[in-house]
Amino acid sequence: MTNQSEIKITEVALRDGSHAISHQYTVDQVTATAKALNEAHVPYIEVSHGDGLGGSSLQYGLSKTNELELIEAAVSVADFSKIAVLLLPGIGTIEDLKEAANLGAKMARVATHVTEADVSKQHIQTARDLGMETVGFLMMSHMAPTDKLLEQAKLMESYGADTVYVVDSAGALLPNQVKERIKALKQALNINIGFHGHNNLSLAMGNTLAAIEEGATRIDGSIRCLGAGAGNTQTEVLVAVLEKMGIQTGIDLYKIMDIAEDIVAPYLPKPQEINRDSLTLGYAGVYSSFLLHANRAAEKFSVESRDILVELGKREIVGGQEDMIVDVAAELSKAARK
Ligand SMILES: CC[C@H](O)CC(=O)C(=O)O
Ligand SMILES: [Mn+2]
Repeated sequence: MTNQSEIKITEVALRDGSHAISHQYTVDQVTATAKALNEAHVPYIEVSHGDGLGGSSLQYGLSKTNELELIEAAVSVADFSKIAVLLLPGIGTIEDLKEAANLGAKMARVATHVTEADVSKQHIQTARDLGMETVGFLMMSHMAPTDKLLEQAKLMESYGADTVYVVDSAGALLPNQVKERIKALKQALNINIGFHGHNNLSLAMGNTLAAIEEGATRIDGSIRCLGAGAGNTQTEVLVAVLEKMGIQTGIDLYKIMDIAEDIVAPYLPKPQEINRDSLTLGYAGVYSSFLLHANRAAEKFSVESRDILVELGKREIVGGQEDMIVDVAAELSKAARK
């Protein structure tokens, strides 16, 4: 019997992990993973291109398999878990959202840069009209002070979001900064507060626990750390830690441990780790999804990925400006030849 859940986890490997595998998910991988996560009683499983619905493109990376096929496959094996989709207004459209809802997606997570919540209004309202649970996802939360973040979260609440997430896209936040942000949202909003971390500074678990301490009840994790950069808070580890703390997630610990080992690890191109480049993401405050783009640009222009990432951090380049990664690499290469 499943215990009463206190923290509801969204498993993001089938979306955030798409960045780490260059958007090469197959129907077989998604079906096997979603089926097992459903059996382990994971409440929400997010499935989409890494950059959300409509993300498959030269700019963001072409998907091997159309994400609608992946969503359909996940829905077909999930009679417990709800399938969630990510949507970044400007990349994904209302039509993409409708198609996902038609296929059986039950949760829409509408993501904007931390200062641009106003662009989520139409998408959050449409998701509600479609009968979906709605999440406002404030990305790159380290780039705004707490009062700005709160103002933006209030906008999402006013549009009808059921939950607002503090999203540490770069894995750059420190535990005290997470606490301050979650506390402010918890005090001022009447909806669920969530936290999505990245492990670039090895703080995803610490930050997640800090968020929970301040009242966050919706938490993202990626199994085997399969997310952008060094990955997210590792789901199976989080389930174990919360269980030891007496906090219920409703997820079967041994089943999720086995999925990580037997299903997900075999299709990882390489183990997820904090290496020089992923550490630089957190240190310089750069979008985790920029990692492989920077690696490719570094190779093409014979420059160091770290130098590209540090420069992107200085210029405060954000999601949607992926073309700047190549520009920066070219500039660094030119400067080195002078
Ligand atoms: C590019 C979208 C991004 O991967 C969303 C997300 O998970 C984050 O900002 O951390
Ligand atoms: Mn992420």
